[in-house]
Amino acid sequence: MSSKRTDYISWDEYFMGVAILSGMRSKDPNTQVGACIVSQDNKILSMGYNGFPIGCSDDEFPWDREGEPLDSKYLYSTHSELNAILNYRGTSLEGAKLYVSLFPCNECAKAIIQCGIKTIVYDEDKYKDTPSVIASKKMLDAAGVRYYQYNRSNREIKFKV
Ligand SMILES: Nc1nc(=O)n([C@H]2C[C@H](O)[C@@H](COP(=O)(O)O)O2)cc1CO
Ligand SMILES: [Zn+2]
Repeated sequence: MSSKRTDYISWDEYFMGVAILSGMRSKDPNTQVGACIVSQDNKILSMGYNGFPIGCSDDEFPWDREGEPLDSKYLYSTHSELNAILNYRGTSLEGAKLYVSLFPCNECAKAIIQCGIKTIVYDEDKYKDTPSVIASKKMLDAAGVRYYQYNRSNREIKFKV
């Protein structure tokens, strides 16, 4: 009798993998972020990545990080977390978990709190010293949203498409 495979990926590897794969759709030349929202019983509810809103051409709007505000990306790009929330087609995200490849900013934290997401699993936290992320953590703490860093397994996940 054969026994079950033991080297299958964990839930966290699965959902962070989906988040990272989603981020690979981003056209941002500097930072690609992906997000995956999951129900309490581990069903994928939504996904998103950072990019410009529908109708705002990736080829016409600017991807620059510096320069005049109107000529750089920050006023236009929608963060992966917000896109994942907005892409959701169901009725409620109450109690859901968010997997995201970069810690959410203060603006996304507001949306995360307000839509009822209760847990965040993040990978990188490269902007942790910025006011945006400090404010984000302040609000998440006050609202009782739990967050923890993804424990990288160092497993190499390869697949052909
Ligand atoms: N949590 C986040 N989710 C995101 O989707 N983003 C997006 C916005 C920009 O498109 C890009 C950050 O660009 P840069 O400042 O690293 O060149 O990542 C940024 C953050 C950071 O808070
Ligand atoms: Zn954000």
